[in-house]
Amino acid sequence: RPDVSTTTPWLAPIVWEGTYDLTVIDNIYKQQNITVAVTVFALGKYIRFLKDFLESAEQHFMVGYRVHYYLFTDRPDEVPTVTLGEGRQLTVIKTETSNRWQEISLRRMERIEKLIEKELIDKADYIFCLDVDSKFHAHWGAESLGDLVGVLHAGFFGTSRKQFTYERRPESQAFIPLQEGDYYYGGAVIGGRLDKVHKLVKTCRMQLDVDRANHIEAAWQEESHLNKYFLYNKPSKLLSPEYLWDDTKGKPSYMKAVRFSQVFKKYAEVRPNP
Ligand SMILES: CC(=O)N[C@H]1[C@@H](OP(=O)(O)OP(=O)(O)OC[C@H]2O[C@@H](n3ccc(=O)[nH]c3=O)[C@H](O)[C@@H]2O)O[C@H](CO)[C@H](O)[C@@H]1O
Ligand SMILES: [Mn+2]
Repeated sequence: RPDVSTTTPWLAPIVWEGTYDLTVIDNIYKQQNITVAVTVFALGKYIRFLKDFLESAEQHFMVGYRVHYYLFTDRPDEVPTVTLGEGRQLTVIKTETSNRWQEISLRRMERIEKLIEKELIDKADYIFCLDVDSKFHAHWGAESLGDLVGVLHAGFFGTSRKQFTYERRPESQAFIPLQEGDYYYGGAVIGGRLDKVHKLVKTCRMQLDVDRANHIEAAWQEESHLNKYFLYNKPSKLLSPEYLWDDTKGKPSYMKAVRFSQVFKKYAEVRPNP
């Protein structure tokens, strides 16, 4: 792929269509008999995104592998019935909601931290933490697996560092100075081996706690803390914007596939607060 960059300065692969051989990759991972955990949060009105999310995941996400979805919701009665493929299961975890969407989003870090500690050790090898207001449109498979995996935010891919919406106030634990930063990572996709993701969510949770005690909330909540974490703990693999597209954007020629994309939402309709 001469048209896009396929490695980071620290030589981690950036996954694009045409940069991997799925047969080779599947041969490696199929032998290892792995289980992939997926966390997804559907609190309040975001439950409406769940059906499409799950149905499309069943069609495209890690097909042929064992997948265990962990769904956090305050509305277990409204969880749609979706037929899951062989080797795939769903666990519903009743979770309190909040009257602030920012709080719902950032509290994911501590809930994933606890889930890994209490449930997942010995039960899963890899984990992906995904936004529910999104849909799979094409293959997302074992080429995405790695120790620590981040996704390039579609809105900032190819823009200069100056434009990244990192937290810029030194008072926040998520602070990144203007002359630092590699990429802008999306908060909607975090992945990797269980222990590596545990360290990530625990660190971000602790930084969020410090910010809370200091009465400061980072510009993009846990996404800001994630970007800070990835700056000093480089991901071993990056997923291109094919893995987190935004359908409201035009599709440039380098985008040969859209695998996972945010669905359009009317904020006032779905969020508990502006
Ligand atoms: C594409 C992308 O990178 N999105 C990130 C971005 O905005 P987004 O606009 O994508 O944030 P969002 O409103 O989708 O919230 C993130 C997630 O929190 C959950 N949720 C949120 C509100 C609610 O009422 N109920 C509920 O369940 C749900 O799983 C949702 O997918 O910034 C957020 C933090 O500010 C998160 O880091 C998102 O991952
Ligand atoms: Mn979202």
